[in-house]
Parts: sequence; C-alpha cells; structure tokens
Amino acid sequence: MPQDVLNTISYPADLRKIPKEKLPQLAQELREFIINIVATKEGHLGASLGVIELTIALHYVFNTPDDILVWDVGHQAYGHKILTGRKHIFHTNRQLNGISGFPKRAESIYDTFGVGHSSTAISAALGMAIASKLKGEIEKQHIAVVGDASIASGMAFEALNHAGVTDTNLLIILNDNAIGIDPSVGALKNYFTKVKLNGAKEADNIFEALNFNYSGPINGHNLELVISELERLKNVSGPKVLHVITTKGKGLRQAEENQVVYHAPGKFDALTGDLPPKTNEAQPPKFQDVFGRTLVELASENEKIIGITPAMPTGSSLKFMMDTFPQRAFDVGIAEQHAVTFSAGMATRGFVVFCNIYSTFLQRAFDQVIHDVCLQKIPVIFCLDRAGIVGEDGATHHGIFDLAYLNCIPNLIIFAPRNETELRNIMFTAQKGLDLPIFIRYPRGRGNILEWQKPFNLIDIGKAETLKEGNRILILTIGTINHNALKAIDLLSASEREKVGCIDVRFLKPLDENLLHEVFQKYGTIITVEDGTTVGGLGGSIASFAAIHNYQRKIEQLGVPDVFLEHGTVEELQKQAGISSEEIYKTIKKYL
Ligand SMILES: Cc1ncc(C[n+]2csc(CCOP(=O)(O)OP(=O)(O)O)c2C)c(N)n1
Ligand SMILES: CC(=O)[C@@H](O)[C@H](O)COP(=O)(O)O
Ligand SMILES: [Mg+2]
Repeated sequence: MPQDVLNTISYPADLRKIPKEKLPQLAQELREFIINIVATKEGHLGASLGVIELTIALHYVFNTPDDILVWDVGHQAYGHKILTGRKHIFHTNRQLNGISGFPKRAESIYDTFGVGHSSTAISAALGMAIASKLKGEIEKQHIAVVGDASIASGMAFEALNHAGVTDTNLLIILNDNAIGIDPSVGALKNYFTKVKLNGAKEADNIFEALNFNYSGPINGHNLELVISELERLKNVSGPKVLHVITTKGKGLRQAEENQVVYHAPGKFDALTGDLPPKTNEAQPPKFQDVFGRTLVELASENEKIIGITPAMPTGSSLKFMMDTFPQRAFDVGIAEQHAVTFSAGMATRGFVVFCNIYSTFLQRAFDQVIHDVCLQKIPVIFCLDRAGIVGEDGATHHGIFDLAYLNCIPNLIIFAPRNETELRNIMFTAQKGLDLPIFIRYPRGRGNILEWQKPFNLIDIGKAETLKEGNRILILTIGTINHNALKAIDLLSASEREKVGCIDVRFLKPLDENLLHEVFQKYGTIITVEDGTTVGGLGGSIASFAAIHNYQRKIEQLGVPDVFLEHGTVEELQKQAGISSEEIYKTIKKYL
C-alpha cells in the first residue's frame, strides 16, 4: 500500500495539518510501516500496533513537544518515533549506532523521558507537571501513557498517591489491553475487568477515590472518539485518568491471536504475519529452558520448592513450573521489590524458593535484597536471567551491573555457571539447602551443550575450576564468557598456548582464595574477563585481592568499562567491550 498520508508527515506539526477524515488511513499506513520494518529488523511489535490510534490522537490534539508526552516502558513508542522525525531512520531501530528501541532523551526532544523499565511514567510526568507549575507554565499539558500491567507496579501506585493530592495538569492514559508480556495478573487486573464489564460507578472507582477525574473506558481504536475525549480533557484542570481499551497487536491477525509471542516475535513474514518454520536441526537449549525444566525436575522430588517471577513467566521459562505445579508457582506481576520480599517471607517458613528475576530488573529491588534477604541470611535462591550483555534492548536492559551491585553486600553467594550443566548442578545444590542466599546469574539465549539433561552433581560452594594450566599468563573468567576466553586461547600458536592458563572462578563470592594465592605465585600476568562492569565486579575483586595480599602482578581487567553500553548484537557489543574471543586474543598477545 502506498504511504500517501504518512509520506506527508515528518513531524507532529505536519500531522496536525491532516484533515481528521484522513487519520484512519494514516493509522493503516503507520501499522504497515511498522510491520514491514519489524518483520525483518525485529523488535517489539504488539504493543506499538495496539496504540497506533492513541499515538496519532495524542500528537494530533496536544502540541507536542511543548506539551509533554511520557511513554511508560517505551516498547509501544514506535509510532511515536516515526511521527516525530525518525521515519527515515526507523529501519536502524535497535541496531548498532541506530536509534534506540525505547524513547531516549538524547535522541529527540519528543522523547521527554528515557525509558525501558516499566512504571516510571506517572512519576516522571508528575515531576514535570509540578516543575511547569513552579515555572509559571500553566498552559502546558503533561500526559503519561501507562499500560495495565505497568500501572500495577509499586512505583506507579506511589506516583498515583502523590498525584492525587496535586492540582497539576496531568493526564494519565491507562492503556488497558489486559496483558503485559504475559496475561496481566492480580486484583487490579480483576478490577479493570469488572470496570470494562459493568462500567465504573463513582463510589467504587479506584481513581476517583484517589482524587482523579476519571473517564472511560473508551475504545482506543476509535480515532474520532479518542480525539474528542482528549480535546475535552485538555480543558479539564487537575489530575485526570482516561481509561482506554485497546487490543495488543491490533491489525495483524497473528499478533492479535498470539499476543505473547508477538510481543517481540523476531523475524516474520510481513505479508502473512507468519513466523518462519521451526528448524528440525538439534540446537543447544536456551539457558531459560534449562532453568525452567530443571526446576520442574527438582520440584517433582522436593515438594518444598516454589517458583516466583515478577511478570516474566514466558521469558524466564518459569511457565513450565506454573503449568506443572500451579499451586507452587507465582507470577506476581511487575513487582520486583515485592517478588524479593515475598520470596524471603516464604523462605522463612521453610520453603525452598527460586525467585527468577532479570538481572536488570533486580536493580529495582536492591534494598529488598539487602534488608529483607541478606541482612537476615534468608536462603532464597535467586536466578538472575539476562545477565551480561543482552543485545538489542540496549542500555536499559543489559545485565551488566549485577556482579558489582551484589558484590558489595555481605552474607550472600554469587555464582555464574559456565554452561548448562553447571546451571543444573547449582540449582540442584542450592535446593539441598544453603546457609545463605545465592544469586545465580546466566545470560539470555542458548548455551553450547546438546546433551544437557545429565544426572545431577553437587557443586562445592566457593570452588573455582582450573580449565587449563599455563606458566606466564592467567585468564580468570566468570560465567559463560569463559567460552570466549577458551576460544581466544585456541587462536594462539601451540607454543604460545602453553604459556596461558585459564581458571573459571565460578563464585565471585566466596572467592576461592586458596587457589588465587597459588596462582598469584605462579603467573606474572593476570587477565580477568567478565561480561559485566569491571568496576566492582570480578576485575575489581581480583585487583583488590592482589592489593590486600601485596602481589605485584600485572592485572588487566576486561569487561564493560565505566560507561552505559548501548544497543547492538551481543557479538558487536562484546567486541566493543573487548571481550569477544578476537579481542581477548589481542590482549593475550600483548603480554606474550
Ligand atoms: C521494571 C520492569 N519489569 C519488567 C519489565 C519487562 N516488561 C516489559 S513490557 C512488560 C509488560 C508491560 O505491560 P503493559 O504495561 O500492560 O504494556 P503493554 O505491553 O500491554 O502495552 C514487561 C513486564 C520491564 N520493562 N520493567
Ligand atoms: C520491553 C521489555 O522490557 C521486554 O519486552 C524485554 O525487551 C524483554 O526482553 P527479552 O526479549 O530478553 O525477554
Ligand atoms: Mg497491557
């Protein structure tokens, strides 16, 4: 279909010149534009397709960027990006040096707040609204668009509680499609369902009770209706909520029917919407599936085992446990802080709790890890998924800080499996009973071992593993990045290779100090390799071990330097950080 209307728009000012009757056509063209590009370049799909009409209406009615529009999470902002000056570069979405998959302040003045993690929009927009008031900008409008799953998170509730006692020009658009990545959960979801079925009586309207002017629910795909509601609300002062009902994936049949998969489907056929056929070739498993299947295996034997996820059952594969043992598995919604303390509570009553959280999202629950878990030595088993560099989601999502932010906390064990077998074995070991909480970190995606479902073996807590002896240079690694180090050693000539040793430290805490003393006496150069920030991570720990024990050795720390790593493929970003096998090889050569 030709992009007749879309072609006339570079910025919202162009959009506002389009007659209203043409807007449905624009919606159709915008959907096709997004589908065509995401089909080949990949990225988030369903959420953006669901808010096409809303996006057009918001930029049509409000005077963006003077009026301030804040997207929550930002995975639904592709239409917004395309209508705000980035149509011509949208094909670079999420690629190295391309535009970010999320709104980003450095990218555009229309991106008023950087996002990626959920539930921040109401706080940010309220901050902006109060700032506008203090600056005397009383005409300015502030709009936060937040999803039904994200509004259930603690931060969003905190912001509602504050906003309700202000008289700010704040409009919250609740984009209710009854799903997050997986179906929404909890009492609030049930309440939204009731409102949709029965309407919202003032007496029991949760938003009215918090002092918001509430309207809706309205059909978010009816452009005329959405525009007229926004026009009306523009002239209503004080905090307001507009409840909009949309369909995630709207306009692409498969995306509407299979909303979980089409949240971020990977490549697909833009014309038919079909996913590529599954390959029959045997592949090593995803670490996520090793986690999910092993948990079920262990839970079949150990009835005390519980599984917990904050809103990522599919991504983490906790869904296997939810399907097999629904009474012992909990999706608590986007509530990382609650997930941690809820896990701690269950563990105090003798349950063996596996709490699976993406490394980047555990950042939300730092205090809960310290105050509710480690300080009390509660032996929760944390499985930190998406540890290390995650790739195209970029700076907001890399799991590169966990080693550093956990390393400074007393009373915990930090372990990173080098492969699938080690992940299984540490899960087996942990559920036998540990005195301390353990944090097991592993990356997004596949491992290397086809035959991974071997009998379990216990892992010795605090024991590193020597993988190769050498005599001059020692490579110390943690986790799956070990693979790159071994490949780098393989690139050396036979005589060079003899000089290089390699140890997988496995545990950042407790460090295997006995082995470290041995090797510091043997090797002149130590190279540490980790897929996280070296500041406070393995590199930091080894440097401080050397300093404390007065070892005068050359120590080179490879890992993510003290910067926010942007988006790109994992391979590209590993190269950038100096931890691809070729880069590690170059570093080794420097010392040979
Ligand atoms: C703090 C945090 N936890 C988890 C996620 C992962 N996540 C991204 S989108 C999403 C679902 C959001 O659902 P909703 O707000 O309803 O928006 P929709 O996708 O339906 O548009 C989740 C759980 C995240 N981005 N941030
Ligand atoms: C927007 C968001 O936070 C999620 O959709 C995230 O992109 C999921 O990442 P995975 O694809 O690694 O599960
Ligand atoms: Mg939703």
